[in-house]
Amino acid sequence: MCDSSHASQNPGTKKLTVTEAVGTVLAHDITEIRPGEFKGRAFKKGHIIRQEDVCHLQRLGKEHLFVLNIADDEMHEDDAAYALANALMGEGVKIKGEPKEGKINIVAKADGLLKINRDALLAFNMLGDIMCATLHSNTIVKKGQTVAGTRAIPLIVKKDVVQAAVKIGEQAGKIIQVKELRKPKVGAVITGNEIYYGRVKDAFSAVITEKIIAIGGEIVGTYYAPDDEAFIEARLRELINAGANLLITTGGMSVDPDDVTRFAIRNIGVGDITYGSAVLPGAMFLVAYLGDIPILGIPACGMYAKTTIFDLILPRVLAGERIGRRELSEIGHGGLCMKCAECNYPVCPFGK
Ligand SMILES: Nc1nc2c(c(=O)[nH]1)N[C@H]1C(S)=C(S)[C@@H](COP(=O)(O)OP(=O)(O)OC[C@H]3O[C@@H](n4cnc5c(N)ncnc54)[C@H](O)[C@@H]3O)O[C@H]1N2
Ligand code: MOO
Repeated sequence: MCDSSHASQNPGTKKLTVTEAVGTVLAHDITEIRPGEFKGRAFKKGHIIRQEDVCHLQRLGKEHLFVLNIADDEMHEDDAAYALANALMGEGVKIKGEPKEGKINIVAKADGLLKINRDALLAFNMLGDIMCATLHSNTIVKKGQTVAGTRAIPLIVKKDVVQAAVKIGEQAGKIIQVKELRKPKVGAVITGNEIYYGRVKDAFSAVITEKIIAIGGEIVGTYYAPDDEAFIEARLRELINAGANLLITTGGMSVDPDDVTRFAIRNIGVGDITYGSAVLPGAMFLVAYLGDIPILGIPACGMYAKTTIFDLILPRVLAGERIGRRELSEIGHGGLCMKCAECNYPVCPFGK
């Protein structure tokens, strides 16, 4: 029998040669990789080693195996994986399957917006001996999509590390959530003298309609307006009366004397109004709230650029987040679009 001096590297286990291990219980999953063909679990934790397994194990490069020897203050990686996942999960996510090779996946229960408490995730990972990797916060995810994976790093982990992770999750009010997006009833006002008087054909309303339909909403009305504060304000009020619970304006957001859209929005009596975002395209974006009704003022970049601040903020608004100066500033880091020839958003760093 081999000695047990490995204990400092893998506490809670005992090392045997593969032939000595016949009849004992395997302490962890064993992975097999055949390039281009297979990557997965060849032997499952808990498997009782048989004589006929010896050659297969040796083909996987195993001369020795660990069998379990867990102390009272320790946990096996699979038990840790469940505890860690439960510490991380808030609303809208669930565990998928059982731990494989010590790792467990967390998936979205339904379509929605992924929210990660990044400070809490950092504190969790700073504990060492455990880890969690997630998709970026504010990514739109589909039902069943994997949003995070978590595991203990060693095969046997100290219970107090796992308990500290559970505490971080509790204090943070959970770390990973998928929020449902409400289906908005949108009222749109397309501004610009050139559009209203027919000098230029409108290209904005089609963009807005497509993006709202794609996210599950509907357009309750679209008005055209010249660059006239009172006219724009009156159309916004009519759209609210028609049942709109999200208002969108387009154009008239920059520095010309005719750019009056934001004054019309101000005049309607909004409580919160934030003009300007740390995103390109989208610096001249505006978010305001009339009670609970969000108003998004989209500058003309929202018409010609495939992906803009509008795409970053719309899902967050629909997830019930209140958007203000902080939210429009935080996205400055990563807020510069790379303008790729083929846009693959959201699979890109924009807004992350
Ligand atoms: N000197 C500066 N110029 C610009 C600034 C600036 O800060 N200083 N900001 C730039 C930014 S950023 C943006 S974005 C654009 C546009 O902002 P606006 O929202 O004010 O856009 P408009 O002036 O209304 O229109 C610009 C352009 O787009 C055409 N347009 C607008 N709406 C429609 C529509 N529905 N269909 C078709 N075409 C539309 C409009 O005719 C103009 O050609 O300003 C930068 N400039
Ligand atoms: O609001 Mo402008 O991009 O910065 O398009």
